[in-house]
Amino acid sequence: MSRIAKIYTDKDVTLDIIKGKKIAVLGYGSQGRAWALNLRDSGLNVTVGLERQGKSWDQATADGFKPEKTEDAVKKADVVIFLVPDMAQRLVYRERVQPYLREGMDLVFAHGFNIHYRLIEPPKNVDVYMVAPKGPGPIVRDFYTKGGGVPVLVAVHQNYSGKAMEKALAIAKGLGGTRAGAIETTFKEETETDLIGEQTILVGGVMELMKSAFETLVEMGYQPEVAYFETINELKMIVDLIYDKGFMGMLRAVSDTAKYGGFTVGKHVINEETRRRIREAAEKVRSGKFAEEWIEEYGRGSPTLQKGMEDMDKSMEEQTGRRLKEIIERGKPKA
Ligand SMILES: NC(=O)C1=CN([C@@H]2O[C@H](COP(=O)(O)OP(=O)(O)OC[C@H]3O[C@@H](n4cnc5c(N)ncnc54)[C@H](O)[C@@H]3O)[C@@H](O)[C@H]2O)C=CC1
Ligand SMILES: CC(=O)[C@](C)(O)C(=O)O
Ligand SMILES: [Mg+2]
Ligand SMILES: [Mg+2]
Repeated sequence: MSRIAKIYTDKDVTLDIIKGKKIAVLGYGSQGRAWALNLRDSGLNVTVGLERQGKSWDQATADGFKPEKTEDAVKKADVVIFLVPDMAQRLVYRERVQPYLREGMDLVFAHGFNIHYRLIEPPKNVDVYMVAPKGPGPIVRDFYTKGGGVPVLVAVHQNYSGKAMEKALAIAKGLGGTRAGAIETTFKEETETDLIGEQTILVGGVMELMKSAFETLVEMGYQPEVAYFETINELKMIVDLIYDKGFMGMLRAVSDTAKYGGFTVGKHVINEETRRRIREAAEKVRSGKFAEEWIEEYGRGSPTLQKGMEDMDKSMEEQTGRRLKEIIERGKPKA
């Protein structure tokens, strides 16, 4: 089933194809800020397009951009990059982009949701491609300024010019992505794997696992501070070891007691039932049912999302974390 992925690095890619073009970054949030700054620092011609004055507008101005109204940025642009929230992209496209589309323009996405689930259906005479960073926006910026880059996925949905992949790779390079590597994929594969990943592990899985362990320890009468360091704070160190040296590197760094307990108890806690549920979540993404549900939730003003944010803000783990912030900050390696 599996095939070897095509991976591009800096030496395979030139910025030339995108150098003279006017790039409009729509949105200045998590990814928008990182993209606008990295692309500008890579010598590309970037304007920021926003709906209205406000926090993003002020931030972009503070970073040395002259933000424009979305449609003004789009009218002048050769390349339009969608970095507003997934659920906002359809309306921004319909009202601020579609009316000003010209033959040969490029529509660029950081996640395939709107194209894959057909919320946006561009005309045939534009290029549609994706550069999807495999990391949060602030990290995309941080790695770039320190000479590195977050790996990216690249994909082409529509290749009117015949050069869409070259342009996707050029943007990937401007972002710093090809300093690590750009993996070729499809909109379908990126969209589905990204959603499955964030739900089952990166955001959903990790958060619930940490909360379950933390709350259990506290229920059993252990001090919240001790529980916090054990079940939340230390996870970063374990994950950093896996990130740097793989599972074997992590295992070599922990005690034999931890290895034995980990091998035996891990499989007991995360069991066949958990795998079955990961599969169930993945199938729900693949069938489009999750997308349908999320669009419906958004249509009702995202009450579940908002409640999740409020509950987490008030949670004991979050309050304990805030109480320990000073200690954690003091302990961080300097420089
Ligand atoms: N957050 C991340 O690290 C990652 C995000 N992506 C993708 O990047 C894209 C942007 O996501 P984020 O950076 O998380 O977005 P965000 O939520 O940080 O975007 C906020 C920006 O969009 C503007 N905005 C908010 N609501 C709007 C609306 N209704 N209409 C117009 N503009 C609006 C805000 O003013 C702000 O400038 C999405 O496609 C997302 O899936 C991909 C990889 C990682
Ligand atoms: C940061 C990232 O890659 C996510 C989790 O997929 C997202 O923010 O959508
Ligand atoms: Mg992702
Ligand atoms: Mg995502």
